Parts: sequence; structure tokens; C-alpha cells
Amino acid sequence: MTLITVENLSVRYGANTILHNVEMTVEAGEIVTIVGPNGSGKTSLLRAIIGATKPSAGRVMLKPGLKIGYVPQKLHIDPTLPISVERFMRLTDPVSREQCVDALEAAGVPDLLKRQMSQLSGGQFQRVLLARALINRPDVLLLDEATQGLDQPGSAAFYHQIEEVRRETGCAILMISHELHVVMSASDRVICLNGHVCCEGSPAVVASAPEYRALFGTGTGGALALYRHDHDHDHDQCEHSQEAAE
Ligand SMILES: Nc1ncnc2c1ncn2[C@@H]1O[C@H](COP(=O)(O)OP(=O)(O)OP(=O)(O)O)[C@@H](O)[C@H]1O
Repeated sequence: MTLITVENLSVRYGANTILHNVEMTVEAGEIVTIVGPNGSGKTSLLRAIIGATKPSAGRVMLKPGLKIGYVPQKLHIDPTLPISVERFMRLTDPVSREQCVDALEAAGVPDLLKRQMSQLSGGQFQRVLLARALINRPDVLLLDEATQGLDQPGSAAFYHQIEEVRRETGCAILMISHELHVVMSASDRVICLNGHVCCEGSPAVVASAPEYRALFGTGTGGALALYRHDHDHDHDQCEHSQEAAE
């Protein structure tokens, strides 16, 4: 069953068109990862999906009644503001303490309810954001670089938790990540974005696609270095030269 359909989507800020004719879908229960260089429009795509950014063309269709949980890229809380995890989780939605506890448990941090937000480690903070996104039992979870600032074990543990969430709740996951080694092992499908969809498919297919290699290099494992993407192709044609990968 298709949960999200993005049709011919373009997003423009002033005179700059950031996304051109993006087409993609998210099916129930799948883990889809968006990869792409800085500034390639990944966050804009997620924001268009949740309705926070208005498309200049095209549309986003959501399954009727679809519940979305969103974990933003950054959330700054003033460290001098005294706010407990429980209060933070109940700020925007009328949820019970039991729902908070269940969500924290699902996010792998069952004991944080009474802690101050300002005292959490980076990893714990991200887990609380995840818990807050899970609280209404979403059909799909959107994660925007949710492991930014975490060390490698912390980030691996976070992605492990995401897989656990999917196993337990069956929710689909659409995430942005720069951690290519994790992406490649934990995703059902990868979408490589650079203002438009450069290529997409299973991790293995995308990793060997010339378009992907042009963006991320040909190395293996987690050591892929981002390097300049030679824009020697036409966005409408979406043709990349093989030489760019070499
Ligand atoms: N509200 C806005 N107004 C004007 N320009 C914006 C706005 N939001 C984003 N942009 C620009 O749009 C482009 C795409 O930004 P976006 O955040 O979608 O990229 P991204 O792929 O998520 O980048 P990163 O990997 O660095 O997070 C960037 O050049 C950014 O400066």
C-alpha cells in the first residue's frame, strides 16, 4: 500500500529552484533513505511532504488519515530553560504519562521521563525526539539526519533502534542520512537526490549506479568521500557521464 506519493514536485525559494520534478513513493513498512550532497534539497523534500514548504509545482499525496512522525534535523532548546523530558513530550499533544513512557521505551530510553532536557547527552536527546515522533503511533516516520553529532557507535545504535521500531510497529521510515555505510545496510530502498532524483533502487543497485558514484565516489564501506558532483548533465534528461565516476 502506498503511503506517500510525490508527483512532479518542484520547490522554489525566490528565484532559486531547489527541487525539480521529483517523483517518489513510500510504501507501507519500508525503510527508504534519501542521500545527496549538502544543499541538494533533502530537507526541503521532507518539509514539502509534511506540508511545511509549499511546492511551486506538482503535489504530494498522502494516504487518507496518514499519521506522520517527524524528527527534525536540529532542535535547539535553551540550556537555561528548565524543562523535563515529560513536559517536553507533552508540550504539543495532549498525551498521557503512560503514552510518554511507552514512546520512550520504544525509543530505547525508558528511564528518562524525569530528567531535564538540558542534561541529556546528544544520543539521549535524539532518542527523546524519536520518542516524541513515535507518541501518536505514526504510519510513517520521517527522520532528517537524526544522528548528526553522534559518534559512530551512538549512531549505529540509533539506526538499530529505528529497525527495532519498524519491526515492532510496522511503520514505514523515510530518512535522510549522510552515513552511507549505515544507509546501505539498513535501507530497503535508497533515493539519491541532487535537486532531482539522480537514481534510486535497492542499496546495491544505487551503490553501483554511475549517478551515485559521481556524487559519492567509488570507495566501499563507510569510507566514501563526498566530492564535487560535476554537473555535466541535463536535469531533465538525467544523464550523467560515466567518466565523472572515475
Ligand atoms: N527557507 C528557505 N529560504 C531560502 N532558501 C532556502 C530555504 N530553505 C532552504 N534553502 C536553500 O535551499 C537549498 C536546499 O536546502 P535543503 O536544506 O533542502 O538541502 P539539504 O539537502 O537538506 O542540505 P543539508 O545536507 O546541508 O542539510 C539550499 O541552498 C538552502 O540554502
